[in-house]
Amino acid sequence: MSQSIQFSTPSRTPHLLHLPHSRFHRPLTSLSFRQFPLKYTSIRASSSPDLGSSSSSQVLHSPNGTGAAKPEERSVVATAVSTDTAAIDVDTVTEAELKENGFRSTRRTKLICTIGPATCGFEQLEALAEGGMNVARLNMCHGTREWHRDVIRSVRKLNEEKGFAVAIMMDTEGSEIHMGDLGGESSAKSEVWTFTVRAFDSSRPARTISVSYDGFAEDVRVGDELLVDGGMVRFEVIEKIGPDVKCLCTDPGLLLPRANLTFWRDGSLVRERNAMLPTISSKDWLDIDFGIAEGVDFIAVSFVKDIGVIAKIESIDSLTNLEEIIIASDGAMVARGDLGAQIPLEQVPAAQQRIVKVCRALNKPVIVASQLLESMIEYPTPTRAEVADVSEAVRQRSDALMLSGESAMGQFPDKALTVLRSVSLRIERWWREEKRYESTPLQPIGSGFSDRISEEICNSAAKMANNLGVDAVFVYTKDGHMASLVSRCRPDCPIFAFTTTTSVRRRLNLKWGLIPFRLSFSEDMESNLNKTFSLLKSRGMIKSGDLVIAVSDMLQSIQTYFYIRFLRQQWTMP
Ligand SMILES: Nc1ncnc2c1ncn2[C@@H]1O[C@H](COP(=O)(O)OP(=O)(O)OP(=O)(O)O)[C@@H](O)[C@H]1O
Ligand SMILES: CC(=O)C(=O)O
Ligand SMILES: [K+]
Ligand SMILES: [Mg+2]
Repeated sequence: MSQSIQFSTPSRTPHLLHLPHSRFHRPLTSLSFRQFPLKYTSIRASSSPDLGSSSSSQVLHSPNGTGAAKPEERSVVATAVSTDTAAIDVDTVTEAELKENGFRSTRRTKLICTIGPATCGFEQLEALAEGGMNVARLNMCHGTREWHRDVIRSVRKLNEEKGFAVAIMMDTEGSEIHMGDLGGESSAKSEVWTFTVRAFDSSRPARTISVSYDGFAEDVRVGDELLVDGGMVRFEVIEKIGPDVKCLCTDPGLLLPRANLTFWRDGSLVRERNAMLPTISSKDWLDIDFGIAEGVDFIAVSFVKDIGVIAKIESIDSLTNLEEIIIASDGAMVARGDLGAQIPLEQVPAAQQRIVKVCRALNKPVIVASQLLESMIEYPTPTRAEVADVSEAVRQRSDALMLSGESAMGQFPDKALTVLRSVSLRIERWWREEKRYESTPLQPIGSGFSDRISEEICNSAAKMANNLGVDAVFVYTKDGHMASLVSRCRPDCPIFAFTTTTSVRRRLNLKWGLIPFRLSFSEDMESNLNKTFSLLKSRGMIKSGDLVIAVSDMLQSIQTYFYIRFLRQQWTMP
């Protein structure tokens, strides 16, 4: 999370994550418990007498608050209180939720929507943002770059004009073997189709399917099973004639455009099949350049084998190198669609659980993706089994859940998002009510001493928050790392993450439990806290008597000086 996306040259060398403050020397550490019964008289004086009306009439975003990430913003560090001291940027939806239901009710699990023809219009995007979309995903397998550019710009506009902080994730196509676009044809049982590496322009012969991988006809053997889209349609190889492979349809069905193809022999995936394909294709590199130029927040690398930014775990090889891949990435996606085509389906749940655990241990955000609410592509209500699947991903404390076809091309994108939202909220609440805190200790992850101190402080802050039943943990963070460390502990209360840049604020949207705010602040924690309380209180987002623990990694002038404060606000409403 703390690493920015930096792709300049095609390189497949694994790079280790350098956490920004590991360069600092041994930090001074402060862990203090203090109570502030009636200290903040100035806050009381500055807050509005009429909480309700003042909060609704507040300006929700400053001109620079929620806009597109300009390159220079990426390195902005708060040094002193800047000119827009009165501004605090928070998602309009979160703000409404906080006001209505209080801290405890906020949703911890983040939601990602794949944008497609069903949701690419400005109003449709706005409806998704209103419905709780934290990240918009663009799948470069589909659509033109112009189409994607329009969506990116619409999301940026939405953020600027309506006060959202929706992050954008570009998902690369990757080097899978896929078929061409047959314009929605189906195969009937026992039909014979020709799979070929020959290219066709307009005159494709009947029952012919072009295949994207040149080595295909050589590698395949008579008797192999050929699965389209992980088994939605199934063929058996019956004859090879030069570049053409004749196949008999054994399970009939719809041949979706660019559906992925896998080959099975004696009950196992034929792994050599795509071993020769590069993880990042030349098209992917061009798409990545495009994504960087457009300022996307995340790049999800498909079919990762060794390196990634958001590494999509969907190849059988990635499971063998899981820890290494996750260490070298900024996050991971359990891409169950293709994963389920590469390993037996009954192994997918265990793989999911393992990936979620490893990500949590290594402090990388993890997304559970694909078919969460597949039936909602066509129907307005999910199956009970789908609800149970979503619940399980929430119960595993994954950072984010993702909609694919449900939001890209389904008939009920908003309803699907509502189901994710309400199931997440319910399961999270159930978890808290049952007090099912994980008792497993988190292993240390940082290599330097200051990293270890940050971790210990965050672990302690989360533990204190649970034991004392505090209302929120406040994290003041420059690059988001400290906030991610608190999130990793999955505390019982929400985490307010204050950061100075809009790009970090958007990226924090992917981490479990973080409510990202953009705020200018200084190295003086006392004044930061005063300012934050004043702003939040005047907006009606906190109230007298709320208990807050604050941690910070902002104080760089005295090395990395971490800070825990236990505040008790006992203001009376003026
Ligand atoms: N930008 C788009 N334009 C048109 N259709 C899209 C777009 N994005 C997604 N879709 C449709 O939604 C379906 C589900 O989306 P998803 O992102 O899961 O893609 P996929 O092709 O199934 O595979 P993968 O996620 O492995 O890349 C796609 O098969 C496609 O039909
Ligand atoms: C999301 C994705 O790529 C998959 O499930 O295959
Ligand atoms: K993809
Ligand atoms: Mg995939």
